[in-house]
Amino acid sequence: MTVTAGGLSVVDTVSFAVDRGERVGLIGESGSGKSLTASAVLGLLPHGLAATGSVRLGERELLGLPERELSRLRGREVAMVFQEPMTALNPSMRVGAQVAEALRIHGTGKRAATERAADLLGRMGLPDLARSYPHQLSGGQRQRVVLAIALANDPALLICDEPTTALDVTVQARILRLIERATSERDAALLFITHDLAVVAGLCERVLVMLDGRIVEAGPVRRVFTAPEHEYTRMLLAASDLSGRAS
Ligand SMILES: Nc1ncnc2c1ncn2[C@@H]1O[C@H](COP(=O)(O)OP(=O)(O)OP(=O)(O)O)[C@@H](O)[C@H]1O
Repeated sequence: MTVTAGGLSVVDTVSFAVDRGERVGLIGESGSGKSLTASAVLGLLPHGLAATGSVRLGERELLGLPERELSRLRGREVAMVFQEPMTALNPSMRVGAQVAEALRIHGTGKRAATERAADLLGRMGLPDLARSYPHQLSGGQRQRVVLAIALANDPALLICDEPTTALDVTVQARILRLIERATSERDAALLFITHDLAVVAGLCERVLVMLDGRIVEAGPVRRVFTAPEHEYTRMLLAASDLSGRAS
């Protein structure tokens, strides 16, 4: 897949697959094209950018699907969690109702949606907060609500774009454990975008390294982090907390 802006490639001939049950990290410096790659998968590119090539979910080609069909897939078969939970939540709606709404949009009846929303929030460690509004919650609690919404319809693919960057390390660790458990319970594929190599080391089996819109290295996390082949990966490792362990 390639993403162009005004005729120039900002993501250039990127090719990768994420299998069911597999957790793949996408790393690279700011501006390397990680977020645009994720947005292109979901058909959510900003105005003025276009994706060409192919994005397949199972057997289905997603590039070129009409918006109506894409919005049916989003949240049901592919779900995304972004860095800032407040932008994903409705500030004037109770969080339980927001989780229930994610289910109702995709056809779950009202009573079942309410029950399932309570169950999902319970699994996220938020059993008593269904009637809260987003502003009454901490950042970590909000991100867990967003995760409950993303997981509500048991998506086959979960894409997380820096979901824990704004959170302190303890809260981050808790959310990463929830993501790990939720995706493995569902046998879902995970594409996890981050600039934090330690997070990838703890969560992912495979890693893709992006530089200037291209994937310059890909492979099992253990191999890439202990015997990097590309100069840029070596540089990322040297600049990370992992450098001591990887050398
Ligand atoms: N709307 C846009 N129009 C034109 N170019 C864009 C647009 N959005 C992003 N770009 C360019 O595409 C490149 C990749 O951006 P992208 O946001 O995917 O990077 P990233 O690796 O996710 O960075 P970050 O970690 O900061 O989110 C950047 O060079 C950016 O300048």
